[in-house]
Order: sequence, then structure tokens, then C-alpha cells
Amino acid sequence: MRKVELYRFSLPMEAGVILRNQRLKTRDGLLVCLTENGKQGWGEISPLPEFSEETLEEAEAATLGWLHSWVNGEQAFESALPSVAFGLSCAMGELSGFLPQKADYRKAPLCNGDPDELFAVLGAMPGEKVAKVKVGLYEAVRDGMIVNLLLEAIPDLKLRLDANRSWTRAKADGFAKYVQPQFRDRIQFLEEPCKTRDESRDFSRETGIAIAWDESVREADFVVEAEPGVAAIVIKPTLVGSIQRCHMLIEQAHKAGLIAVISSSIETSLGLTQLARMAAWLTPDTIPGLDTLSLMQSQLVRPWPDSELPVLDVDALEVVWRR
Ligand SMILES: O=C(O)CCC(=O)C1=CC=C[C@@H](O)[C@@H]1C(=O)O
Ligand SMILES: [Mg+2]
Repeated sequence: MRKVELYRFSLPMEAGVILRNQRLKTRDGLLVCLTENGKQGWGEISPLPEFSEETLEEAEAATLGWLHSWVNGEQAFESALPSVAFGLSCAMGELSGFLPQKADYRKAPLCNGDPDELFAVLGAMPGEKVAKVKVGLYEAVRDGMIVNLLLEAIPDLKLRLDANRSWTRAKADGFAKYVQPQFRDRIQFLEEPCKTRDESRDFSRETGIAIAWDESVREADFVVEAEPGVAAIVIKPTLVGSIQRCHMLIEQAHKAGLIAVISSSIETSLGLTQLARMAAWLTPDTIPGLDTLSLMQSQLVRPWPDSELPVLDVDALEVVWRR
């Protein structure tokens, strides 16, 4: 006997979370719970505004369509909508046991501008020290200074930087000029410095700063391959698709000698703990980019270890469909 529950959630965000052109006041999405033979599988389907192509309404319609077939005996679960494919594959992965329980709760701490906050967190971080700093939001000089400051103060620190395609070549070069040459190889990678892939490749060739693909991974013509200057690909499953598709991309990356970083699309604690399980399983040697829970005011159903945020229980959620 198969049973299904589909819930809708809306969690308030911390003030001032900006995604590209929009302030994100609440994180909205769906939770699905599949039951079969006494086992349960949960999944989160939460398209990210400004990043996902699909809307929540479209994701809900596609999810309902598949859930109807599933209660009637359907097995296959691919969806063309990445957030739906990811959430349903997690639920199926828990139900059938192919998504292992063991999780990698390490996370590269995220710095959105104030380096002082990062010092405290990094001081307490055991083992490998990796942090992620957003660049391109302020002047390139300021970005360069922050990078120097952090790398100088913490000698075993490596940085991941993310410019989200915000720089022209000239701006990107301006940034590189301010980073002290002896620090450049402690930048593990800079995600998508320029508006086009070719400009980013040129930037890396000329500055010696390694780059990573993030937005590019989701473009139709993208192929995972070894390229001079490219160190990593960033995989955000909610934006990429099913666990199976992410697994394939990660295998391709590893074969090409690239780092694959499993990263958050600002999922709730439920989705984040599943991403931590994917990371422990598929990218055990790489610290995942999952430091986004503190952007929210509460957790959902499953807590992230050590988080002090309150946990919202499933009973508090609106039921969309139950069968
Ligand atoms: O990659 C990480 O370490 C955390 C996730 C992260 O930085 C992002 C998640 C979702 C949207 C963006 O704001 C941002 C990114 O651009 O990578
Ligand atoms: Mg990015």
C-alpha cells in the first residue's frame, strides 16, 4: 500500500537576504512524504526565486501529477523541472535506501561582507579551513582587501570566492590586481568571475587565479571537461535535478580531475541535511557549500545538528494533498 502526503511551507527569512534583483522575505516550497511497506521517504521541492526556471506553482502541478501516478503503481520519477526531480529523488532515495544516512555536516562558512564574523567561525573550525566569500557586490578594491586580510590572518585558510558573473573583464582584473600574488594559489577557486565563460577563462589564464563553474553547469550547452584554470564545478541539486543526474555530473567532474562541490539553493534544514548526506556519499573529500541555514528564522521537520533555530513541525504545515 502506498501513501502520499504533500505539504506547503513558507518560512520567514532573516531580514536583508537579497537574491539577484529581489528581496527574499520567505522561503516557500513543498515537502513530500511517501510511505510504502511501513517505510517513509521525504523530499523538499523548493524552486529558488531568481535562480530556478520553474515557479512554485509549476513545481506543485508537476509534483501532484507524479504523485497521482505513484500511488497508482508508477515507479519512474524523472521530471524536467529540476526542483521536482531533486525532491522526488530524495523521497524515493529514502524509501528504497539508496540515499545513505551518513552525512557530512561540515560546511564552508559563508561571508557576505563582514570579515570579522568569519574570524570567529574559522577559529573554531576543526580540520581543513575553507570559507566562501561573495565578491562583486562592492568595489573590487574592497573585495581584494578582504581576501588579503583573511588569507594573511589565517595561514592555513583557503578561500572560495563567488562573483556570480558580475564583473566585466576590466573589473575582474581590477580585483586580481589587489590580491597579493603570494595569496593567489590559496584561492581554491573563484566562481564565475565574468559575464561570459570565455571572459572568465581569459581572466584565469592571465591572472593565474583558478575558477569554477556554477551558473554554467545549468546551461544547455555545458559539458564537464578539464580546462586550463578550471578547478571545480558547483552542483546545486535543486537547480540541477535528481540525485542520479547530480551523481553523473560528479562522476564526470572527478574523471576530469575537477572538484565537485555540492552546494545549497537555500533549502530548509530538511533539504540541507539530505544535501549533507549526498556530500558524504558522493564528494567525501570536499567540504560542501551548505552554510545557508542561518539565513532563515526556523528549521523544518528535521534539525541540522548544532543549530539553535526553532524547528517547525510537520503538523503546523498546510496539507496540499493526501492519499
Ligand atoms: O555555495 C555556497 O557555499 C552557499 C550557497 C550560495 O552561495 C548561493 C546559493 C544560492 C544562490 C546564491 O545566493 C549563492 C550562489 O550564487 O552560489
Ligand atoms: Mg555561485
